[in-house]
Amino acid sequence: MDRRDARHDRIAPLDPASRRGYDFNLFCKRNGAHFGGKEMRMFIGSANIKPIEAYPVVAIGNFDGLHLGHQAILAEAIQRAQEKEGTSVILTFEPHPVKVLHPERDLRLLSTFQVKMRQIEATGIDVAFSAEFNKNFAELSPYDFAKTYLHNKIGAKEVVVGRNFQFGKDRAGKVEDLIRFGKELGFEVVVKDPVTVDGIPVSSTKIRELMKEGNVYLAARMMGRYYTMEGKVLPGDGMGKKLGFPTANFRLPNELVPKEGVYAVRVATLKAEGYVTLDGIVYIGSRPTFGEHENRMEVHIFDFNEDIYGKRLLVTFIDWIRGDQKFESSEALVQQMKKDSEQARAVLKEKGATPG
Ligand SMILES: Cc1cc2nc3c(=O)[nH]c(=O)nc-3n(C[C@H](O)[C@H](O)[C@H](O)COP(=O)(O)O)c2cc1C
Ligand SMILES: Nc1ncnc2c1ncn2[C@@H]1O[C@H](COP(=O)(O)OP(=O)(O)OP(=O)(O)O)[C@@H](O)[C@H]1O
Repeated sequence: MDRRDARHDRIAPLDPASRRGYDFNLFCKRNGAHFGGKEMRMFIGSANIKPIEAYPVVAIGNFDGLHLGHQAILAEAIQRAQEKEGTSVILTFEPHPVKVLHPERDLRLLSTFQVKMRQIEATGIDVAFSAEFNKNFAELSPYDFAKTYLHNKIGAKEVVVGRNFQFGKDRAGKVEDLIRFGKELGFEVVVKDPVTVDGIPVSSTKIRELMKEGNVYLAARMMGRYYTMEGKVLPGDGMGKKLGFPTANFRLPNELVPKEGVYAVRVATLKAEGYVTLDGIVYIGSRPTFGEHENRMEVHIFDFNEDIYGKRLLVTFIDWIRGDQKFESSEALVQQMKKDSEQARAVLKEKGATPG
């Protein structure tokens, strides 16, 4: 029997149908985004956080976007657990603390909870605990968080965090405090230096800002994978076809949507022969040239002429082309779309399957 299954119940397996979102996520750097043979055990809710017997090495955080900094923390936890024949564990929070403490900020995350868990699973982590983040949880002092969650509930032997890690009420706890509590409670604290890209410290907040500025490429370099959005193709007004640029239209999701504008993209779709990836261009905006509309996303796939209404597509954002504009005429818009397409083809030729 698998030694892990002998020790733990798998009380919250993910619905296999929900895997679709993650299977689609083709471009994860760490291990190619293919599921390994082994499944992560996931426990949702604070009441389901239980002691791990075999030397738990715990990484803590929100892990939104599972960027290179997070990946370094998880890799360290996995390596340390393996050295001790132990268990690599993540402790995350749901909903995201900002959604509970500052709902007025209307935080848009880089992924759904399901996709985040699939990304974490793909790194090879053994166990994921998700604590319910509510106002009571937010009131825990740094010491009480460490004692209750890390020591009493999980029985942590090592805790891996970044140097900027903050925890407990008002994020008052710092790494030095965690080290002190660890000495008392019996766990070692491993502190990782910040991962940077072009000298900029990588963080979920920074990546979300870059996406809002349209800088999807730098955001991708910080995540180690391109940003993706998945959706079902809806009917449009049929005008795209008349303009010579047929587009697949999507409703915008609750997660983060990159800045309005035009992007070079790769589009994955499931065909009888498996997933195929096609080159294309995306427009996100309100189509000001044609009056007032809600924002939506439209994808034009190059050299492609199939009926894909109702199909699910995964759109992978490679790079920025230009911002949303209002044109004087549809002819002027078409001229610009031709230029956009040339530029996008050139970008896609140059940029590979993983952001370099
Ligand atoms: C590459 C590309 C760039 C676009 N850029 C703009 C733009 O800057 N301004 C705008 O009003 N509409 C823009 N559009 C949207 C078109 O107006 C839209 O595709 C057209 O209205 C067809 O809509 P339909 O799919 O509902 O038929 C763009 C579309 C594409 C494919
Ligand atoms: N660039 C980084 N290098 C190393 N560790 C990091 C980096 N960014 C975050 N971490 C660590 O990863 C863990 C999870 O952090 P968390 O999800 O809160 O990350 P974050 O990216 O800093 O998020 P936010 O920007 O929302 O504060 C923490 O231990 C944190 O210190």
